[in-house]
Amino acid sequence: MDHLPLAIVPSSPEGKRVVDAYKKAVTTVATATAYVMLARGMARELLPDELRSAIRWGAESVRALLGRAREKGHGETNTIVIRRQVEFNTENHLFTAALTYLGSIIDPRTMRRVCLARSKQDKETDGSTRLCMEPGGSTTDTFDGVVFTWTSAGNEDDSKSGGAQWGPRETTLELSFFEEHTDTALERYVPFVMSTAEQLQRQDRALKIFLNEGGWHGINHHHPATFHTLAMDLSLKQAIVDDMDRFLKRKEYYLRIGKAWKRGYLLYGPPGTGKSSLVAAMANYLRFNLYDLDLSKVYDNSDLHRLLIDMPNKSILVIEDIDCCFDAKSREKRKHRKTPNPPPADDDDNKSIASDNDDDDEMGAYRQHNITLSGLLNYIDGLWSTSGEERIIIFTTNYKDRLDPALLRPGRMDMHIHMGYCGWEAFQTLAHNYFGLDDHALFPEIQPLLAKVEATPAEVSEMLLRSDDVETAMRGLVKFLGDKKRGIRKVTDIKNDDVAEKASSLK
Ligand SMILES: Nc1ncnc2c1ncn2[C@@H]1O[C@H](COP(=O)(O)OP(=O)(O)OP(=O)(O)O)[C@@H](O)[C@H]1O
Repeated sequence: MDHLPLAIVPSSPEGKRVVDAYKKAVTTVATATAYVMLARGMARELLPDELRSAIRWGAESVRALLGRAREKGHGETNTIVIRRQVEFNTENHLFTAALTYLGSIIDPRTMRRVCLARSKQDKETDGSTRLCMEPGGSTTDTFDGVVFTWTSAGNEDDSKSGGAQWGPRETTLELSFFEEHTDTALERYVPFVMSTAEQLQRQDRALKIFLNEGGWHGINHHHPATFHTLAMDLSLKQAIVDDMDRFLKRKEYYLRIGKAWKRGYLLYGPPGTGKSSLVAAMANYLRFNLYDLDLSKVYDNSDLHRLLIDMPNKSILVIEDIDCCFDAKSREKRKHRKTPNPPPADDDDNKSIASDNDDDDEMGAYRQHNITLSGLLNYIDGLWSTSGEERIIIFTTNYKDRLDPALLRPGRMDMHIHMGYCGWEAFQTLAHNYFGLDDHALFPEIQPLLAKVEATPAEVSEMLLRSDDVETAMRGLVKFLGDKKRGIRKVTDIKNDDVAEKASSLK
């Protein structure tokens, strides 16, 4: 008997065809239902509980999404058009930012046609290769669970407009999303695209170091030090990176608590422990330009203010060997000298910069270096801080104990970083960087020696650099550390060794 829910008796050939079609359809539905039942039964038998609940959760999410889409009337799409140029032929900054951002999310494996562009390496950029969309191309991006579609629209013919850096001149970008996500798009997604693009552009930008010679003069800064190459205590290294990351993210926080968005680091430790290398690593990490302030070339406080005010946002002010500039002993000496034009008052915060040469003509020295610590600190804490943002100040010193207490007061330098002698972790970084070594037969000898001997990372690096052969370098280092331990080795001996080696090779 046919499984018909109703007994239908066809009265004509046409009626029979309709009944046959109906029977077939019912059989298909019944077979599909049977398969679903069978699959459910098998799933119950074969799939573990977790997998079944994951599948159920996935199916429910899809159902919920579809339901929400129906409820909210998905289907109405809003589009923001971003043109390359705004009126009066000025470049649209948002367009450039969007192109940079898209370059980082385009996946060439999912697009039939993409365009590849390379910016010119020049004074401003290091030159990099970026992907961009051809006219008609589109890609999607998900932000906070919202799907945004980017489409490149416009004229493929670039020749009329004289070429462009990233794709055809007439191109416009379109950003589409469901209408209920308009607020997310404008208030959160577009700012996110802008800030990500800014970070990417910063990475592409050639770094500079500026020196004060009257005003600031910049040269390209290609110091190779990074947090990867820095040999130091690993937890301290991580703490510095975390601190900088937190600082970068805290614009709103600084605004809310009413503090200027700046951060101060005091780096201290013996010569050759990597203070300058750390400054370079910080600049490379943040992609901030360095402003290396030589106070001996600053005429007076107003000269200092001018230099500071000329520093842009996202920059690092460095004053090296700050103890030499405001050395307590030099101040004491000067206090007891008779000078026709004595330095300003002697409170902690009001000390003139020390002259490098005690025999300097006093008048000349004060004329040249009429800078006060208060001038520097007050300006950094006061006007300078509020006239810009996202700035870092770094002071370095070999002698923290010689620093003026005004510099060490809580709230002045946010983080005091001790760069110490080469410990075991620092050595492991050096051995890995120089030779790709993670272990060696001489490591068990080196570890206890480093714990007893005060060797700077600069000295250890120097020993590792001496030979391309790992065995020779490691044996040299063990000998060097052993000699140091027995007190028969000074830093200068390294240089003398070089001379001796050269002399014997000439014989
Ligand atoms: N912690 C370190 N990690 C890696 N290399 C280091 C480190 N410290 C020193 N070096 C090596 O020694 C050289 C000199 O170090 P650097 O100038 O950074 O030390 P410094 O503490 O700033 O010394 P100074 O106080 O004399 O200015 C660096 O170029 C680098 O090759």
